Amino acid sequence: MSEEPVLIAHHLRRELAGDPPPVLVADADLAIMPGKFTAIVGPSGCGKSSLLYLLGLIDRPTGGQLLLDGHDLLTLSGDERAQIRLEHFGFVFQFHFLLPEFSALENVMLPLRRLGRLSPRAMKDRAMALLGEVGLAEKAGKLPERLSGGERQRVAIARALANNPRLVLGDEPTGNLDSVNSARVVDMFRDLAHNQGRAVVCVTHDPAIAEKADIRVTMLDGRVTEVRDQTGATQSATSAT
Ligand SMILES: Nc1ncnc2c1ncn2[C@@H]1O[C@H](COP(=O)(O)OP(=O)(O)OP(=O)(O)O)[C@@H](O)[C@H]1O
Repeated sequence: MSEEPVLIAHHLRRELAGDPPPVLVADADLAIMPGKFTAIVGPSGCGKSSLLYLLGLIDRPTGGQLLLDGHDLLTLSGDERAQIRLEHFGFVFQFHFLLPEFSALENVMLPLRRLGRLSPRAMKDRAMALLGEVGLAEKAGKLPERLSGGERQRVAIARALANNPRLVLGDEPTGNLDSVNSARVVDMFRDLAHNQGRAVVCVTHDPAIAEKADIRVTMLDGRVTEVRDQTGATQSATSAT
């Protein structure tokens, strides 16, 4: 498995307008590794989600660089960024954001339709296979309202994986789940990293997630204050303003 980072943040910064400008993320340096499960932790309001949205091209930084395979993503147009997001990133949020009028299967097929690389038959087969992987093949025809909270989140994970993304980003993905479903989702995320070689990054308040992560990124007041791997070794976390 490659040991090169898939995504590198270099002095990534997000300020809002103001005088002085409020700083949501202060010059974050991070290397996101394939095959690793990374947790971003820290107190409420410290900038975890803001950093994740920058890493996932959902928000635009006001400074710094973001490199995917060495290519700077911040010079790209909005359309190019959207295409990269669709191809390389899968997102799982605290709320599932499934479309209520579509079945589980149709929800998982949506990103496949948007990318438009497979035949209708192949899209359906892929979506069914993904629902099978998350243990929901028999619920493929059900609307989200007919599923439990844990099942909906598993459909959201299947949807996030539809286009076979190299990066899977989660923002409090277990925030609405009980402990059993939460543990199941954490195990899935670990599997995505360890057995499928994806780079998995999760913002979390949940100690069970943080404990199971290979790499723990700690933030405070918009800064990355520590990057610690499972062995306890710390990487440098420069975040000088
Ligand atoms: N668009 C915005 N406009 C103004 N303030 C914002 C905006 N986005 C985030 N903030 C503020 O920036 C800070 C960081 O927010 P962020 O959601 O990144 O923190 P967080 O660590 O993920 O918090 P939590 O754990 O509570 O979800 C917070 O004080 C938040 O209120």
